[in-house]
Amino acid sequence: MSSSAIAKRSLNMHQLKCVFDKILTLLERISEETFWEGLIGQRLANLGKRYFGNDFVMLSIIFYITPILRTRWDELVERLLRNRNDPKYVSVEIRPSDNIYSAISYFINRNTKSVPGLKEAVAGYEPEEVHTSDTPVVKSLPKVGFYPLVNTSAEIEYKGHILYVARRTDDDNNTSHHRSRTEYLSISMEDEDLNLLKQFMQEWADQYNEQDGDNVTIYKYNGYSWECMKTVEPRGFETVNLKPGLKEKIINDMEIFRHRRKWYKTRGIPYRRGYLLYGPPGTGKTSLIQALASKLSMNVAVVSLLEVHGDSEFTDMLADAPSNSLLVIEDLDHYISSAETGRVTMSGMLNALDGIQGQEGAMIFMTCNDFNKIQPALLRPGRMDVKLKLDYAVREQIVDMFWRFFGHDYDTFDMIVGKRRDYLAGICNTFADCVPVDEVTTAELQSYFITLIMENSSDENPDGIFDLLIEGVPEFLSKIKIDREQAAEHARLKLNSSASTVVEDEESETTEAPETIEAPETTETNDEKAETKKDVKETKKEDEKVTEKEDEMVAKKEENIMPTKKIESIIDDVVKEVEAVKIA
Ligand SMILES: Nc1ncnc2c1ncn2[C@@H]1O[C@H](COP(=O)(O)OP(=O)(O)OP(=O)(O)O)[C@@H](O)[C@H]1O
Repeated sequence: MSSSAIAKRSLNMHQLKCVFDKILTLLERISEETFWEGLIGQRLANLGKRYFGNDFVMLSIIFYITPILRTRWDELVERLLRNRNDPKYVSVEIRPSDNIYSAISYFINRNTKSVPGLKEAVAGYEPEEVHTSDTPVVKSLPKVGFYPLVNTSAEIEYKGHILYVARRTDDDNNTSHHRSRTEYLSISMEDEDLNLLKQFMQEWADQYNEQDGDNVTIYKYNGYSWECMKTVEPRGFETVNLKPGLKEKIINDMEIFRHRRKWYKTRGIPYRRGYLLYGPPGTGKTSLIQALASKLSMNVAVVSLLEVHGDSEFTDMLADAPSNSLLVIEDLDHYISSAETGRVTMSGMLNALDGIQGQEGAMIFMTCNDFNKIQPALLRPGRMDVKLKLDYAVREQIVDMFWRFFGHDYDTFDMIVGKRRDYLAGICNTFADCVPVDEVTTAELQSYFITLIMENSSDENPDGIFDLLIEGVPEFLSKIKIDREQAAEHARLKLNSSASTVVEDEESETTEAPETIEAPETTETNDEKAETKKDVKETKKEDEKVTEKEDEMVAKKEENIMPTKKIESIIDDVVKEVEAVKIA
């Protein structure tokens, strides 16, 4: 029996005792003559005593109390009868952080047909992919689904049973139609045994999983609660092109961590691991997280710190995070740290991360563009155990990206082999020679390839695209320069407009970005030692790097965001190189 049921039962016993006590006191009171003297007056009481002697009290009770008791008795009998005929209901609550929430909410959305007294509806827009038989094109169709209103039960018929579903909130006064952070789903069914409802819910979950397969669910924190944004097909690990070795290191780290529950427990270390992914936009941070979630059969729960209103909400948000999900905290370098602004403070965030409840085995990813803006306290091992820089593309990434886009047959998607592959390898080399290393992002390369493929696929001259690929590099680089200038201008304007609300935290210091991932040792004792060593080293480093580096940092930051000056000279070099290739 649950603790709430035990508490309820002992409450009832207590109430019963109180009632019994009151009845005894009442009987004692009405057996006294003074009581009747007070009630009917001295003269009537005297008359009664004269005529009936000692029976006076008894007769008074009979005449006075009987009509009252009769009405009460009828009421009691009616109540008991009603109770006997009343149907029994079983009901369950499902919170957004429950694993099954998406499946149940999907079922409800699909099956809610009518809502009693409906005046306004909450409709969800759900894009649905449809593969038609005669064409491989995937259409995206809007699908409207109705959710029950807050605190209004909607009826759903399932296998001959009527189920009552409702969105409820812990806050009774909340009648808003919008999602609230205390919201949950409630399902009730007429039955005395929970098993049938349990079986139904299992069926809905199975249907959902069957249709969803290995898909990854993306949850997003919307400023009130976690909501399921979409489900996406698993992202293959091979579709993320990083510096050689990085992917393997991070996945090894995560797999080791997943098997170390006992190791952490026996050493009294909180069982969680923090990963920081940083680097310029479009270098694959989000893509890597999705690929990791796919590989580990997990989901992704994303929160932007700009969506969280204060420290306590941050703590609740962490505790409510959907299970079996990689938790991703975005915009780490954009967050506002003053308590007055209603945002998460640095100390609040550290407290929440240190004391993270209900998230055993949590793997928390934090992403940012500018490493230098992250407070050192956050970077300490235990909070951020692995720091991984995703940077501008090195030659291997340029080559990998080329093969990802041109290494397969367009129609069959089979890998190109044989002489054709040798030919493509030549093109790939030339292309990689033309693109400057450490200057373009993988997203920029991707966009260049896609535009070329879209605009220049021709059956008559299929290889013409490769000439354009090489010749187009200088223009590609100029375009990048313009795009980055625009992005920097946009960021500058945005920063200016929010500057008045941004207050720097006292803990803000400068830190030097580590170059490589710190992978865990494979043996347990080494792991422990390495953790302590790293901790001491990191803290020392942080203490040493003080403000004298500020100017250097600003320069570095600008260079990170917009290496346009460098690009100009590079374009010249590239033009020369392309010319040389042409001549050759
Ligand atoms: N390393 C990479 N490998 C494969 N694809 C990449 C890579 N980097 C970027 N892309 C592609 O570029 C697009 C943007 O990438 P993504 O969102 O992962 O970048 P990001 O680093 O998370 O950017 P931001 O910092 O702006 O969030 C995606 O379509 C992704 O497929």
